[in-house]
Amino acid sequence: MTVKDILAAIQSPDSTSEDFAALPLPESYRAITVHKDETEMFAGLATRDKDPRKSIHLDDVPLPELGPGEALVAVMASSVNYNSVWTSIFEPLSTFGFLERYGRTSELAKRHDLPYHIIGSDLAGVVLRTGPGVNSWKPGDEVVAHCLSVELESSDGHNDTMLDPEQRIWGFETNFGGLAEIALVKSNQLMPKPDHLSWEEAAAPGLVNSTAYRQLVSRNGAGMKQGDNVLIWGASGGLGSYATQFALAGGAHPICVVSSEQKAEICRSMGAESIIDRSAEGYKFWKDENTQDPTEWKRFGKRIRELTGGEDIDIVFEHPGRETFGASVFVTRKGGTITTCASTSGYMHQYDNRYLWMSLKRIIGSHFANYREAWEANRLIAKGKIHPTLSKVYSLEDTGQAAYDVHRNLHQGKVGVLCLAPEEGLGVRDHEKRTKHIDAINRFRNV
Ligand SMILES: C/C=C/C(=O)SCCNC(=O)CCNC(=O)[C@H](O)C(C)(C)COP(=O)(O)OP(=O)(O)OC[C@H]1O[C@@H](n2cnc3c(N)ncnc32)[C@H](O)[C@@H]1OP(=O)(O)O
Ligand SMILES: NC(=O)C1=CN([C@@H]2O[C@H](COP(=O)(O)OP(=O)(O)OC[C@H]3O[C@@H](n4cnc5c(N)ncnc54)[C@H](OP(=O)(O)O)[C@@H]3O)[C@@H](O)[C@H]2O)C=CC1
Repeated sequence: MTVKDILAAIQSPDSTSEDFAALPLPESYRAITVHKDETEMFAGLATRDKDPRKSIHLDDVPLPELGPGEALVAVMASSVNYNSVWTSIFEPLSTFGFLERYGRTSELAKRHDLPYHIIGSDLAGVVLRTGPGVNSWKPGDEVVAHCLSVELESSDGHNDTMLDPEQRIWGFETNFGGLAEIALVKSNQLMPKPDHLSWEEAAAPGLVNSTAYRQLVSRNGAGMKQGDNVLIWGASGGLGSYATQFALAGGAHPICVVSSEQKAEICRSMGAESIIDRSAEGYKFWKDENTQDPTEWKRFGKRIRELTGGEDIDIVFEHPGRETFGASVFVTRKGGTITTCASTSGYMHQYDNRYLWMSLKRIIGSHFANYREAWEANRLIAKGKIHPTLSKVYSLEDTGQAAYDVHRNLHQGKVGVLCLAPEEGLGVRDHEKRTKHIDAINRFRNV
């Protein structure tokens, strides 16, 4: 039995759940990995010069044992997230430390502590097997998977599963991720695949869409409301392309920051009107490595006021981190919110705290999403209210190049990867719904 037989079953219109359940599973499969013995390979290099094409491998790996509450999924497509870039450049930490720590927690978790890390935190595919105790999903179900892995043995996670002490990001802090032909997930990561999308389109939004939903819309994040002025950094990027859509769909006013006219045009095509091209306008928030320039914060704030008719920002959607955080805190209105989920340009932030406390602003830390938030975000995709922002699709063999593109900010929106799917465009079930939304679905393609 090989993965080819699995693909044949997926492509056959007559396959039943029983057929999938009866399919023998292969002993091994192809997966994108990084290697534990290479964690020092970029030592001494600047972040920018660490090349994912050198550290990312395509290996044949053994199929992991299936445990209680888990599912093995045949992965048709996946996508590149920035967390896979972090893994591939071994920053800020090697992810093997996460796997070792997880491995110490239980006999079953030991499976994850391996000399290779199968990465990837998105997938669209078909359930092959479910473990004991799984009743909601069965072999043959067409699914996407969100990336929250929790144990929920402690009381801490039972109001909001992101607060579970054993909360991990699948394919980053756990093994057996989605950039592979088969993935191992917990069954409470599974959600229905939106039926009007192809495999690669369905695999693209998951991680960033759920994160943007919690960070911006959910009461656990900024709780955005109609009319809010929302400053969105990287508004055509992975997170930003969903934040922009949430702002527009929710009656807010996105102020989109991008770094080129091409990206500005993408934001306009989504319906945004207020756009700041940070390259063209040349903001320099730092005079040197240690000193910020408040006159530049003011110039930026003045530009925002021009776009809002004199208003300041209600919510900042932050993720660039060190480079922008001082400006983000400054331009927020009295009582407004800065919500942050990352620090791409550096995690040691510096801002003028007087502007925070005197103006009663709040900084909210946000990380991925709980199952319910991920479900609600996926539901909006399934209903055609929010659309995938897939720009380019790579083969599994070329994942290193795909990660390189994201690392060097050469991409738009999301970058997809075909795993078992032999070509793009497969897996669409509801053609009528697709036709209705086809322009929006293709908005980011090949720009
Ligand atoms: C969905 C997609 C998401 C993304 O893309 S996010 C972007 C990518 N992710 C990242 O860049 C994050 C990567 N992760 C990290 O950098 C690290 O993961 C953290 C810095 C978040 C945490 O590091 P850790 O090593 O887990 O924690 P510690 O706090 O540095 O060290 C743990 C030791 O510190 C002790 N400790 C913790 N809190 C306290 C306290 N309040 N007072 C005293 N000690 C404390 C612990 O007990 C333990 O100790 P003992 O080492 O001896 O076991
Ligand atoms: N905590 C969580 O749950 C999550 C965290 N993340 C993290 O968020 C970050 C962004 O992820 P994602 O959106 O997918 O990545 P992308 O690279 O797809 O998009 C980020 C965008 O931010 C902009 N940007 C990058 N650097 C700077 C800078 N120095 N100043 C201003 N803008 C900048 C760029 O847009 P432009 O050049 O047009 O301005 C870029 O396209 C990553 O660090 C990632 O690890 C992501 C998802 C979930």
